[in-house]
Amino acid sequence: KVYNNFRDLPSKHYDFVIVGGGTAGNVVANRLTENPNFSVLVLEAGGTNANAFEIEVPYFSTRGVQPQFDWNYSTIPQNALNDRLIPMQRGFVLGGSSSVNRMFYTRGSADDYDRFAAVTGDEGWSWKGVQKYLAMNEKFERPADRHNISGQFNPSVHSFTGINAVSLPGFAQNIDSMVFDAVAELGGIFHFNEDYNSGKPLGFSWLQRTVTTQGHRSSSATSYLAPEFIERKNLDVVLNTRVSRVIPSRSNQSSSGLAFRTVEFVHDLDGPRFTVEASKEVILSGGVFGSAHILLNSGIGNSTMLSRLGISPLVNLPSVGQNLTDHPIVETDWLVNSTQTMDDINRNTTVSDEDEAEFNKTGMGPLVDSSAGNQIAFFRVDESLTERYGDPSAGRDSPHLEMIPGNGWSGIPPATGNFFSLGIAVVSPASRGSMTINSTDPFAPPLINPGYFSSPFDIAAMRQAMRIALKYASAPTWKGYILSPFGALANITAASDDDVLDEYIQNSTFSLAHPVGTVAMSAKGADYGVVDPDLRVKGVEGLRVVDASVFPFITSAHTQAPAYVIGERGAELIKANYERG
Ligand SMILES: Cc1cc2nc3c(=O)[nH]c(=O)nc-3n(C[C@H](O)[C@H](O)[C@H](O)COP(=O)(O)OP(=O)(O)OC[C@H]3O[C@@H](n4cnc5c(N)ncnc54)[C@H](O)[C@@H]3O)c2cc1C
Repeated sequence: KVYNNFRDLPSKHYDFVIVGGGTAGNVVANRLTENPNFSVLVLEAGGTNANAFEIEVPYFSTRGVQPQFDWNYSTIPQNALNDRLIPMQRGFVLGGSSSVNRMFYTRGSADDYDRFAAVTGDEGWSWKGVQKYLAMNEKFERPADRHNISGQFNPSVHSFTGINAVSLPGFAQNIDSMVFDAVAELGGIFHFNEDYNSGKPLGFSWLQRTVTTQGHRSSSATSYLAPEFIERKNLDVVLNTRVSRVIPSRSNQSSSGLAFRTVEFVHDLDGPRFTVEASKEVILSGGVFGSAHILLNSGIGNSTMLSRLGISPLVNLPSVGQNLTDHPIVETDWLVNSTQTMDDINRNTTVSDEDEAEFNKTGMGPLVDSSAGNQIAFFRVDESLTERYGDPSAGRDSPHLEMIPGNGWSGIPPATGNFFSLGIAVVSPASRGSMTINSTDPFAPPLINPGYFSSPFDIAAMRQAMRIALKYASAPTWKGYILSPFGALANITAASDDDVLDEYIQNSTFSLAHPVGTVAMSAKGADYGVVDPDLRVKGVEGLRVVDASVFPFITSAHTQAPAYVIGERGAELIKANYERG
């Protein structure tokens, strides 16, 4: 059941306590409670004013419900290029970021997972090894408009029997055919790829999203905590529960002599602190910032830094908070000769009300998908760049760059004009950021530095992405449709100097919202990293981390599908440990 207050729980004895009912946390909750002998408590910080059962609208829709973000985390980051603050949004609601994201379903490349396996020494994280977990997660469904999808994906690489709905675009955009015509005209790196989720993502494909045939968001809350699961007698979720720390007890098994099975939390930041103990394990699934924050608050991190701050260092794991990796994205926009774009939906309430009425009546229309684009493209940079700077990608089939065509401005458009947009991102960055804390108050916001472009490869790659976008927009098919580049883009051509491109990049970079890696996995016995390949925190007992913070490298694609993989395999590893008897 879902409770609003810990005091209301009939029993306070649980085998497992999961911190964070987000993307990966709810997978673990679901899978562990398949075993009726295991009892599970989920403590979720968000969900007081909205929960995922209400937020089933696409993020960029205008159907009235706004996603909630933990704005505590949005104020800190500093761009390495200049001083702009870049919001780092995370979901702060049951379902976590899967309840607020743009629903892109991208697994990444086979190389990404093979690199996970190589650095952790665990074949279970390889592309071959994770097929099982991708299949347990995915439930491929027909798109909302029930159009013929043959040739738009490769059914042999998909699962139709999992829990989390995935579908192709359910609303045709009038630029759909032009997007692929331009690809055919240009050739070379512009080529069609039937299915970017096959492990080989390079090229232009139809976009897949975590959306149902009914046009509803499939989040980890609507799927893994659907009524048939949340009604299990051995599963309780308490909302509005902010965890501050995990508290140690003596252990003879662990190298530090410590076990962490007690969780401290509050309902009100100024209110009393409660504790609950897991008889088997505590699982941190608070996400890339939440989990690292709780570890640091608990004295698990860089001992020198923690001592300096006045927090008793208990376990010296200097990698906590390091290795933060995200995808920087830049938007490019063109004015177009059409009124059939998504712009009016995002700025004109009469239009959005009509679309909402259509959705409510038919389950169809422009509101079934989360964004104005129905395609996605991945590229590698020129070899001259990898020769000069080294290759930060996971392998030769892995992209460095992503491009997202949109039939309209991405987000809230200017008051007038109709647009075509290309979002371009560096998806195999070499740069690393970090997060840390500077207060003994466990609820003070952490300090986050995404470190964008701190490596020269990344800025060179982003320049190349801009030149690719400009070339793509100049394909013959766009003649008469694209009228002119918009805003500062008007001063730029593919032949522009690097300085000119850099200025545009500096002024328009933002986060694609994929931060990962602050609690990275490494091989057993490695002298870096925070968790072992079985996701146990190194050197202690009773504590695992299961969420996107454990990625040792960022995947070369949006991060929710890989976060689901972490959840599915994490749950299986935990179950196997206790079901062996
Ligand atoms: C705006 C946005 C758009 C995105 N778009 C896409 C996309 O289109 N496609 C894609 O693949 N990926 C996308 N992502 C990224 C993807 O959704 C995330 O990488 C993934 O969902 C992370 O899963 P997680 O389990 O690690 O963390 P989350 O799903 O964020 O879960 C963490 C949970 O822990 C809770 N929590 C945090 N701290 C505490 C605490 N102290 N105590 C208790 N609970 C706590 C949070 O409230 C949250 O519910 C997007 C993310 C955002 C924010």
